[in-house]
Amino acid sequence: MKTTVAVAGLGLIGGSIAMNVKKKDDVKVIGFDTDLQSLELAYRQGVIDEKAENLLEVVPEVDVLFIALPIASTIDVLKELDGVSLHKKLLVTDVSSVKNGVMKEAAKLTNENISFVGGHPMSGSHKNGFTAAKPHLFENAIYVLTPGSDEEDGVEELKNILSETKARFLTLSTKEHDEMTAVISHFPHLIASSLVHQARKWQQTHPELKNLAAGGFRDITRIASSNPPLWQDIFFQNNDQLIHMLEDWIKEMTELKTYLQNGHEEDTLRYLTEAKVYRDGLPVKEKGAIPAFYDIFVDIYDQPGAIHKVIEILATADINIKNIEILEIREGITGVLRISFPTGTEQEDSAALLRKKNYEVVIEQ
Ligand SMILES: NC(=O)c1ccc[n+]([C@@H]2O[C@H](COP(=O)([O-])OP(=O)(O)OC[C@H]3O[C@@H](n4cnc5c(N)ncnc54)[C@H](O)[C@@H]3O)[C@@H](O)[C@H]2O)c1
Ligand SMILES: O=C(O)C(=O)C[C@]1(C(=O)O)C=C[C@@H](O)C=C1
Repeated sequence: MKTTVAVAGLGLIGGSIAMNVKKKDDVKVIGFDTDLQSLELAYRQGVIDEKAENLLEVVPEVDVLFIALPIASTIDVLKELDGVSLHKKLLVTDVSSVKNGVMKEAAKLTNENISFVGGHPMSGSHKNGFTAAKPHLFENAIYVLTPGSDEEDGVEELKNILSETKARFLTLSTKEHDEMTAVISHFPHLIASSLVHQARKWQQTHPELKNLAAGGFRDITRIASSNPPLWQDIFFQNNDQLIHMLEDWIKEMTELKTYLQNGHEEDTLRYLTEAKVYRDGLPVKEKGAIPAFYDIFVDIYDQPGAIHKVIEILATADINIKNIEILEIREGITGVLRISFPTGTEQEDSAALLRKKNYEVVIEQ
């Protein structure tokens, strides 16, 4: 018998989930989104089998419901679901970046046919909407599950329905999840936005500033380009943790300020060294803090066809490229191509091939 899966919210995360669920045999996917363009696009691309006009009307025929909406809307849907008359079991899950408010609402569910397992794939993008969705978004990424009590069956069912994502599941308590994501996701976002604000202010007195913003500034502030309403929602859902972290951060910055004011060079070196050691020790070959690809860096000249030549060499050797990024290309000056491969063998073979053709290549270790 077919399993019927509904996905509410066909944006970056919901769209990517639907693409993976659709790959499974014997699954029917129903999509719901208030943005009718996204709904239509998902249907035309065959990512969903049916379009729902009203989520609550289709829920009685659904076995598994993914709520991939902004967190506040996820909580609203949970409230509404409780009152729906169901004649079979319904497994409900979400993808919210903060779990506290959602899990509190889920604990209030009285509908005996509903079981709830919280979920949060630790992979995303600064882009949003269905057009940013991609099937390999969760490959090798951690997918956190925060089940309520007695939800072992729900956890297994969810892992099975998500098997095509190739994500790595990790069960955490709500508190553990919200504390850790505050540290490695929410607070860094706050800092990235504040750095951009600082640059924006200095731009008024230094009009050339934006032209100086090179790799470092771009790397550390990429996430500040994410969808602001999504992050407003995340900040207020994880409000207590963020305030706590901000207080700690201010204390630490005050200490750093005294190092600089009082010429504490050794303390400053220790501070920087300890950060480097920890950062260098973060997992690199799995999706997580740092993307899971095997990268090479190739020097190129800013001339028409320069990128094409490099790609052609690799394509002729039938080498599979995962991603290409142009770093720091400025008019008339050497730029760098970052090319990512799915395996270390392809990384090494590509470097050897390009070096034979006299390209300067650095292999990222
Ligand atoms: N963006 C990320 O990197 C990321 C990563 C992991 C988890 N999440 C979580 O995923 C959830 C969705 O984020 P996203 O990045 O996919 O956002 P998104 O904006 O790409 O997608 C949200 C979708 O929901 C639709 N929508 C909004 N309100 C609706 C409503 N009331 N009813 C029906 N449809 C509605 C929108 O039209 C949109 O298509 C959020 O809870 C977020 O915390 C995001
Ligand atoms: O890669 C990005 O752009 C992200 O911000 C993804 C990211 C993160 O790593 O902080 C953002 C929010 C999510 O809840 C999970 C993942």
